[in-house]
Amino acid sequence: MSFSALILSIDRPVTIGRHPSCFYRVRPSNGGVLVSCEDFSTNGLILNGHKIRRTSVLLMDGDIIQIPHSQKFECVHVLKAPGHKANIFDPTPPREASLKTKRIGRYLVTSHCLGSGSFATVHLAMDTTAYRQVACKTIKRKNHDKIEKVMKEVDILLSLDHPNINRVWAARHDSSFLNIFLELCTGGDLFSYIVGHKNSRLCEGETKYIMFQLLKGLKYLHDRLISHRGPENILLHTPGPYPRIQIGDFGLARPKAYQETFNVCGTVSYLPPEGILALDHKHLGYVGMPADCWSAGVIMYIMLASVITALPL
Ligand SMILES: Nc1ncnc2c1ncn2[C@@H]1O[C@H](COP(=O)(O)OP(=O)(O)OP(=O)(O)O)[C@@H](O)[C@H]1O
Repeated sequence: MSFSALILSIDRPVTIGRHPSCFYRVRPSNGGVLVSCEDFSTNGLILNGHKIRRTSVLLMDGDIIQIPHSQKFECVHVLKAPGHKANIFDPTPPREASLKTKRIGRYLVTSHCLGSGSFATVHLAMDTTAYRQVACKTIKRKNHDKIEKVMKEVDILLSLDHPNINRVWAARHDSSFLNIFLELCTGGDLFSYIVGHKNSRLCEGETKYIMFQLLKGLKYLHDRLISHRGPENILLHTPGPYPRIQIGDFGLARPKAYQETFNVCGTVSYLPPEGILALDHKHLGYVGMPADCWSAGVIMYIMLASVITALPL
């Protein structure tokens, strides 16, 4: 089998093949660029020797992708600065540094960082048994944390199964870190998606579609008496217009969500009035489930009115 050259400069989605596979450039929240490939074909694609079908994967430098019984491509990511390689006689820009990996049980965690937040760093990983890409969220353990309590909360998340909730596949811990293996979302986050649109806002149709999914995800949680308390953490399961969304980051989620809490958390811009009041008045509490619904309303406003005007940055 010979290698063919397919040079994609992905400024907009590119489709190849008769039963296509679609390549997208995704801008993750931590900057940089991800190349996402979604398979719509009847026969699937072969990624590094393993079949993928009707799914979306992230393509890393050095990955080998093959159309079954046909062409084979090596993915070469070049670091291209603006103006670089304007014509073919310019020097070839350098290749991306190759990935390092670390094995944690059945998972191979790569050095490719998908994003980070205040508590965690998320890396691309591979489940070597199910042969699927996953996201590995690594949280540094505190000195005197009660791992049994943390794992009890992780167990609740492990039992959740809904198309609009970011699935937790497994959790492993050692004396320094807690690693949570999550369903991989290949489309980046909702806010980068909104900002990528003209005037940083979405049309009513797309907003409705996303809100429907968000409310379905929240209803699923609330039916189990779990409040999320940060539903603005929304990931795109796959890239492209009218995306499937998933609620992610359950770090602040709380069981028994009908009870009042005095511990205010979450991003202030999304808090309901009673949550804001509770910030300054320690004796006042608020309830997680209605707070989630208020936050969902703020998200709808942001999608329609633009992130830039809706939130003081
Ligand atoms: N399942 C996933 N698939 C792909 N990328 C992900 C996934 N989960 C998280 N990320 C990326 O990692 C980033 C950080 O993850 P997350 O928000 O869960 O971390 P955190 O430290 O808990 O954040 P916060 O500061 O909001 O508490 C996200 O913004 C997103 O870009």
